[in-house]
Amino acid sequence: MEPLLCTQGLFAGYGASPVLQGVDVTVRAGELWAVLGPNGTGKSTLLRGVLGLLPWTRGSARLLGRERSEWAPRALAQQVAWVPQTFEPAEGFSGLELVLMGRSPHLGLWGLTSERDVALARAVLEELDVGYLADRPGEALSGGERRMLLLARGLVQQPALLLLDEPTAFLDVAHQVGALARVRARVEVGLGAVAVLHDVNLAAAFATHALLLREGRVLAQGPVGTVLERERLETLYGLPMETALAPSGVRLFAPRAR
Ligand SMILES: Nc1ncnc2c1ncn2[C@@H]1O[C@H](COP(=O)(O)OP(=O)(O)OP(=O)(O)O)[C@@H](O)[C@H]1O
Repeated sequence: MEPLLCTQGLFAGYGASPVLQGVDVTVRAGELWAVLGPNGTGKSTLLRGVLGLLPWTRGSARLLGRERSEWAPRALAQQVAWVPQTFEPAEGFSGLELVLMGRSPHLGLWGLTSERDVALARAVLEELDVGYLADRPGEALSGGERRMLLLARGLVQQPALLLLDEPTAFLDVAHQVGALARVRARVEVGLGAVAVLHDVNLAAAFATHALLLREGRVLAQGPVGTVLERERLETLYGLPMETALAPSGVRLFAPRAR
């Protein structure tokens, strides 16, 4: 089967010099990739470059077998969902309406949502344990609540590939785990996903693969069990780390207190 995402020699940036400096990565159905790396290293730029949202990109970014530039926006949005860090203005919309925006690429000529769309949006909100946000005005949402609605919007889009930019930021630990568990459950049944994360332990627990980005270049990539390794993380973040094996078999990482 064609990969959902395949970049080759991807350079991307905003100004004179590129942020991404030749990234090669291939994401397939049934894989959840964690993108890890220091602040400003190009993690969000990678997602935005793949989607063609930057002033410039060079190299190849193929989505579901077709070069990004060959996709019409609506057709692409039926296959690929992007969960950014913030909503465009949420004000003036209810939580349910914000989530229903994810159905836009699938709606007919008049852009009207059906009962099925509404039922789907409510079901995703319930699944994420935030059903109570359906009637909440956009201007009355906390940072974490906005994040949960952004994720819900991405899930109701029912994409083949889900790109998540720091989906767990602002979430309490229960919602962090809940959000990634819901994404992983979909990955188990064929979704492909890429999630920018800052929490190595969440990556170890939920991702199938990891891409370590440092200064716009790939430091390492592959299955989490082999890529997430103490010395490599020390190089990635430039600080000493400790590691231990939890009784569950998951490897845990923590920065060493100096
Ligand atoms: N709109 C922009 N215009 C110019 N430079 C930008 C823009 N957005 C990001 N950058 C720069 O590009 C570099 C990479 O940014 P990016 O947001 O991809 O980093 P990141 O790895 O996602 O960081 P963080 O972990 O802090 O979110 C940074 O140096 C940043 O300052």
